[in-house]
Amino acid sequence: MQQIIVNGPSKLKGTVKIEGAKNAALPILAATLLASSGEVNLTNIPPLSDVITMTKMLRALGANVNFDEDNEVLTVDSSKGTLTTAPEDLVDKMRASIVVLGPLLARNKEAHVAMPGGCAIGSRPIDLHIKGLEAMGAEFQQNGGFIDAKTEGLKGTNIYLDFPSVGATQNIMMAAVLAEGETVIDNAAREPEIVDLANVLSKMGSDISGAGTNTIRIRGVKSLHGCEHSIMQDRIEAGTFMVAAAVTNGDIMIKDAIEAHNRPLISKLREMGVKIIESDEGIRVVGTDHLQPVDVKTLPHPGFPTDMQAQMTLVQLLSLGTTVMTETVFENRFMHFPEFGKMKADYKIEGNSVIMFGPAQLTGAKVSATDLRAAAALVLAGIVAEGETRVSNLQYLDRGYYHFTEKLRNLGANIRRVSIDKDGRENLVLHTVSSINKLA
Ligand SMILES: CC(=O)N[C@H]1[C@@H](OP(=O)(O)OP(=O)(O)OC[C@H]2O[C@@H](n3ccc(=O)[nH]c3=O)[C@H](O)[C@@H]2O)O[C@H](CO)[C@@H](O)[C@@H]1O
Ligand SMILES: C=C(OP(=O)(O)O)C(=O)O
Repeated sequence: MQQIIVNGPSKLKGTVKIEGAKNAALPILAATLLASSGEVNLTNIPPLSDVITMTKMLRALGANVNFDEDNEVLTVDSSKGTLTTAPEDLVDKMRASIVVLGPLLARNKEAHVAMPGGCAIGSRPIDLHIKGLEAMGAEFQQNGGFIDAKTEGLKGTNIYLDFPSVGATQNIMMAAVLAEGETVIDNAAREPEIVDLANVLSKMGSDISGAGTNTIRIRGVKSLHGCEHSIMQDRIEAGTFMVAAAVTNGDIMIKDAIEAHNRPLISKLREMGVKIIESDEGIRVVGTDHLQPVDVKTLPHPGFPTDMQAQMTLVQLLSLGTTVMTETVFENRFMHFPEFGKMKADYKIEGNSVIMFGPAQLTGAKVSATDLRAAAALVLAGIVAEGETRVSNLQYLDRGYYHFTEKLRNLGANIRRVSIDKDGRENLVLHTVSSINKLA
């Protein structure tokens, strides 16, 4: 078992470098299955456990995947064709693997993908993915734990999404690029990761416009080819370090952070009295010891991101008054609260809102991560809290944060990651993930 041990409180100061975005890398890796000639060469790939699961998925589907460690380039070659069945054990490990459905169907006219289960943060159905693909001429059957999809040929059409689902938008985009005629997705997701995917698909030869707005138009082409692309920076990792500065009254320069990707967070932090200074180097975040209370509601982009909700609730808890966080995207994303409670946070959950009575005087405790962003929020809470905090269930953290402990230690946190053997002895863990190739 591994744990992160933090002794707080400390003020974080210094510069931090952000990795490529998990949520851009995963659909872009799925998109590589669409190239029937050439290689897709990707840089700025984050070495995260989810990315490793996706590279395993690509290999299981017949793609040739290589990582050049010297130049940090991940190459995917699907030119020899792909298989059509996405293995259950990999889909089970990671919900995001559902985004191979669109590319497989477009490339092979059939796809068999294990039904992704719900996960801790919500039931996460895929009805919108299926409705969109059905409108394009795909037929679906549920067979045991698998969804079997086939088509005589996908045809472009007008699709209105009841909700701007990120995954459904991505699956429909990747199906539409090889479909006959034009597909128009209305009420499409507008997240920056959708734009990054559209950029890659365009470089591969697709005809796409409107990504980043709520109407995306795609004219199908006959075939796609390889390309080169650098994955966009992880706005959620950047946002997490902005919160790290805010909650520790610290001063952190987040190198190359993109203001336009984090506007809702920046605006809320400014309202709370945190200084945010943009420069050519990146975004500098300077905390305050008088955090003003603000209420926050999560929404699809360009609203406040649900993936920053757990971290933001820590800032709210530390503010000088009562605040409310309302979660509208996922139905079960307050699981970190009982853990904050162990650290003496005072709160009350009412439906999809949590009311927080600040300012919290957090004290160290043994806590357990319940999902990816909860894991990050609990580690940051440990840095703020008086005394020792131990965070377990780190497999969630490793899905989305690379070298989190090391980065926080470099900023001045008293933090270490240990592996605890059966006799209770602690051994320092220096690197969580070192190379995509070693683990793939
Ligand atoms: C790998 C990746 O990029 N993950 C992100 C992606 O997840 P993901 O693509 O799964 O998120 P969606 O936007 O699809 O889901 C948002 C909401 O819509 C619901 N829904 C979705 C599809 C569907 O067919 N039916 C349906 O009801 C979901 O249950 C959820 O309540 O966007 C989420 C919302 O910004 C982020 O939190 C995730 O980090
Ligand atoms: C919920 C998240 O990711 P996923 O959709 O991969 O579970 C996240 O990145 O916070």
